[in-house]
Amino acid sequence: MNRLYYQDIRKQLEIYFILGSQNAKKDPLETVKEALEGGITCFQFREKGIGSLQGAEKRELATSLFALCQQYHVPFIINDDVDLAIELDADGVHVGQEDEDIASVREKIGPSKMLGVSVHTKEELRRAAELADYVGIGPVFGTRSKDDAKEPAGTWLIEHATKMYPSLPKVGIGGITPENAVIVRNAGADGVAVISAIAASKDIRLTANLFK
Ligand SMILES: Cc1ncc(COP(=O)(O)OP(=O)(O)O)c(N)n1
Ligand SMILES: Cc1ncsc1CCOP(=O)(O)O
Ligand SMILES: [Mg+2]
Repeated sequence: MNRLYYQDIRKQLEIYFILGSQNAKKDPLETVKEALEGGITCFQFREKGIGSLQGAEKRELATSLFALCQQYHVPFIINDDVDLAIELDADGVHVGQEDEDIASVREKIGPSKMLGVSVHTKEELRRAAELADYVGIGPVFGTRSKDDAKEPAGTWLIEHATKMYPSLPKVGIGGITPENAVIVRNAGADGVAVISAIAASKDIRLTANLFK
């Protein structure tokens, strides 16, 4: 994607909500609708892990969530599943280091779709900076939302990325709440990526809004 758009991407990353049906405490569509009303600026469909939907059920939920995000003009990103992102013409894909190679993903989705990449080391960051539209850095704090999450790493790589790749959009992820989000933003992150603090909240609208 053309780097001229990076200013827009930065704004879109401010409150980046991630959800799959396995994380939702109630109807995922209602959960995401309330989060959109609360002001989330980006959404990632991450249908993954125990209890997650597969096949046609997964596609149907993705289709409904995409339509909902479009109503609020919020980008709809699909986690891991590049083929589904292409099939639905989603706004982008997020992949990690254990997923499909980023050069191959970029080739498949083309230059105009958003490509997000998870990074944990300086070398992963260096490579992602060549091809990604944004990077996800974490876990910053401890998380219970990802079975194979690495140890909490704090903000050192966000600070390094801010210094070495100032134009590369970046979000922190992992254990982020409205209370600690300021630590992540102060390290230089353009936004925060959040699952449980929003998904498990009793007042999703309010909690999403508190990240502002
Ligand atoms: C915004 C954002 N950052 C990081 C991740 C983690 O991606 P990955 O390491 O591929 O792990 P899974 O989410 O696929 O389990 C993310 N999804 N989003
Ligand atoms: C997908 C992912 N990648 C690194 S931590 C994480 C989970 C973040 O979820 P939570 O906001 O509930 O800690
Ligand atoms: Mg992944």
